[in-house]
Amino acid sequence: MSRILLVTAMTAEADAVCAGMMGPWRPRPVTSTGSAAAAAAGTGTLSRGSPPSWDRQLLTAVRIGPYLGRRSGAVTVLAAGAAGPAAAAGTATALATAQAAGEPFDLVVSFGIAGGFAGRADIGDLVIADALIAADLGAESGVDAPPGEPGQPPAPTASSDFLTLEQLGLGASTLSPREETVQTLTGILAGTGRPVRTGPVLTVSTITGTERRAAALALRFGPAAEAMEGYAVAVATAVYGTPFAEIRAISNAVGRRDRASWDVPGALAGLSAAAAALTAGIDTLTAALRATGSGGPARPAGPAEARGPATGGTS
Ligand SMILES: O=C(O)c1cccc(C(=O)CC[C@H]2O[C@@H](n3cnc4c(=O)[nH]cnc43)[C@H](O)[C@@H]2O)c1
Repeated sequence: MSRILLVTAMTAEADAVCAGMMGPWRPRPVTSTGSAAAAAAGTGTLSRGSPPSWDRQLLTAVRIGPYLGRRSGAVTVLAAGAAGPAAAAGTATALATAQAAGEPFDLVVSFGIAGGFAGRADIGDLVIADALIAADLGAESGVDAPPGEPGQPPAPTASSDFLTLEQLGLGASTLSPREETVQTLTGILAGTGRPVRTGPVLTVSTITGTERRAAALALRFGPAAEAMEGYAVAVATAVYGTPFAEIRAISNAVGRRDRASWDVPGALAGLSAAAAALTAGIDTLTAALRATGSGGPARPAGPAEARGPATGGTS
């Protein structure tokens, strides 16, 4: 059996994912005679005391080192904490624990809510990353205004003011999941009935809060969404040569902080829907992972500027 690790940041995200994995579960209907036929037909009285083992959709609490995860069949859900450092620590711990137990993961998915870039992903959409980009790991290279002359900052351009990890010789700032994995997940998430977008997802340490910064990021990376964990999850996962992916449900637009327009509950419902689709499509996903095999290093992409604009189509 292939094993899948879903890494969320916040407990609310993990709860939403688990709710989706549980699906339309109800306590087992039983009759006084315990007739399986009656149970299958959904008739009879509801029993509160059904043993957990009867239905593989039930979740089991699992220890992942110092973390508590939840598992249903092939899928384990971890809430590792918000932002890159916590995500990397949690993912690395989960992978090491699973490896030591002789049950390594075959796919790790960074799973959570995110901001969507205008024209690329709207609130309520699901986004599958075709590139996981560390958008603010690098060096500033801008020129300060002369002392005493504050002036207007220049308009953002795609290449000014920032040097990437590649440009600094410090490594890859873009990690790309396998195309087959992205394709398979796109097909599976189509079952949610929600718009499913594909494109680069930025990982940032500081949530974007101005239209100016959003425009600069859009110019530089052509992103579909922004969150805080994906690249960190991929870095931890790549150490093990395990395939990775990132799935996001859009809760807000990237740009000016307009709390009134956020829809966190709607995005959490999107995570539930995505988790339900993943559970329903687990055999398809497992078969795809088997066909491509796990192992092998992550695929660092070239500089984002060299990449064409990412696709934004609905599947
Ligand atoms: O206070 C704010 O301006 C703000 C804006 C968006 C999200 C938050 C959060 O506290 C949640 C952070 C959490 O959710 C992911 N997330 C959701 N939207 C974004 C975003 O626009 N930019 C970056 N990350 C976002 C993120 O992965 C965190 O796990 C607060």
